[in-house]
Amino acid sequence: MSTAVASKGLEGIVATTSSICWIDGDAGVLSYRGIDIHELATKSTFEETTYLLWNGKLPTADELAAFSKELAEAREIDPAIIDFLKRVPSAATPMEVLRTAVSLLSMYEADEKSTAHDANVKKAFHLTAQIPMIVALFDRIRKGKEIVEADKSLSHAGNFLWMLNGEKPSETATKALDVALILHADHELNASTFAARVIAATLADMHSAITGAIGALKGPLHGGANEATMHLLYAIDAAGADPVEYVKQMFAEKKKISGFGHRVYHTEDPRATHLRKMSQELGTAAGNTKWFDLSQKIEAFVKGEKKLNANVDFYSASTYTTLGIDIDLFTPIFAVSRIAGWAAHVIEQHDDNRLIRPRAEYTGPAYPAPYIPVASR
Ligand SMILES: CC(=O)SCCNC(=O)CCNC(=O)[C@H](O)C(C)(C)COP(=O)(O)OP(=O)(O)OC[C@H]1O[C@@H](n2cnc3c(N)ncnc32)[C@H](O)[C@@H]1OP(=O)(O)O
Ligand SMILES: O=C([O-])CC(=O)C(=O)O
Repeated sequence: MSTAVASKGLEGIVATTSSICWIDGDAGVLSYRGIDIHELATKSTFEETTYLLWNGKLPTADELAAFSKELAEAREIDPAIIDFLKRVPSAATPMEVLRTAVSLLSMYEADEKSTAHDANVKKAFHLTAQIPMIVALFDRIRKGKEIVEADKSLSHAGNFLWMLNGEKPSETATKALDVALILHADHELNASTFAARVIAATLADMHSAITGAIGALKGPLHGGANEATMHLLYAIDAAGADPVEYVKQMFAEKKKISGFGHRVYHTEDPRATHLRKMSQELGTAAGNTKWFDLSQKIEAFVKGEKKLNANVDFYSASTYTTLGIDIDLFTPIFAVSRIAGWAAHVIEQHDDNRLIRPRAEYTGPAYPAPYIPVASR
């Protein structure tokens, strides 16, 4: 019998080496390739941050221009994908559609099976450009609106807003989304990235790994928590409830409060610092701080009562709502950003691969259990 003892949820297990992302959960430090997230959030762009994640260094001006051009040029999508978006059942959610569309994209990718570095980088460009297109195209199709062609002259964040809304985005909205994309781009071995690496480690292709990652991101304990947070804010508002009493009741019923707690951070999630500020600033600029104010009341109570900190998902909910983005696009937008990190991890995994195959602590019937013939059971 196995004598292995499980760490449930793999808590504290160091499962691989990686040079992409470093977190100090006690100090609240997050860095991509060693560069602090506060520096990146205030000084970088999504394009530059993606270059950093994929190449391990900041680009020169020429390298950044070439990289941004290649990413913009990759804003192409086969008409078969648009056909698919038009045919999905009306109840389909954007996250389900995105997961399936990314799987479908593999059939239109020339080097689909290759796990070679250069082929992976090419696929990373394609997926990073195509994921926001799919999210925006599907949203317009489901609303019966004309689809909007990609504008290759716009930034990554700007083009997404353009394709989503069909009007040139404001500088404020583009900047806010760009910062949100930087903040969500990577986070070491979070559940969806780990899922991607497990799939990649079988030497399956990048599209399989990213399809699996999107499935993992969807859950409310992970990326789905941004949507669950907004549902909570709406529920409190619709009930006209006192947020403290509402959350107190949730605690009494042993319910989890979405947007709080983290497996790794035991202090403020450094991304929440920026999202809190963005939520307030965007709300103030829009003349409506209702969602920010409500969020703050909940945060103060949850922190005071349970010592739980807001995570990246908590203030992204009010930030996206203030930007006029529909609730069921929040988690797809997480994927729009996290594809940068997922791709970096798949490339790193394929470049130095070993199958990922842990063990389980066995808790079933003692071996050898008798086999009783069916007639005697
Ligand atoms: C991008 C991201 O993925 S960030 C995380 C997004 N997820 C969420 O916001 C969902 C809400 N949060 C949670 O469910 C958890 O905090 C997780 C899943 C993020 C981390 O979970 P774990 O490290 O497994 O911690 P676990 O769930 O075991 O919680 C430890 C204790 O804190 C409590 N706790 C943790 N988070 C919360 C929460 N949000 N609300 C209420 N209680 C909580 C648990 O009930 C548990 O209490 P107990 O020891 O009395 O049973
Ligand atoms: O790291 C985690 O467990 C979850 C998280 O914050 C992320 O994926 O951004």
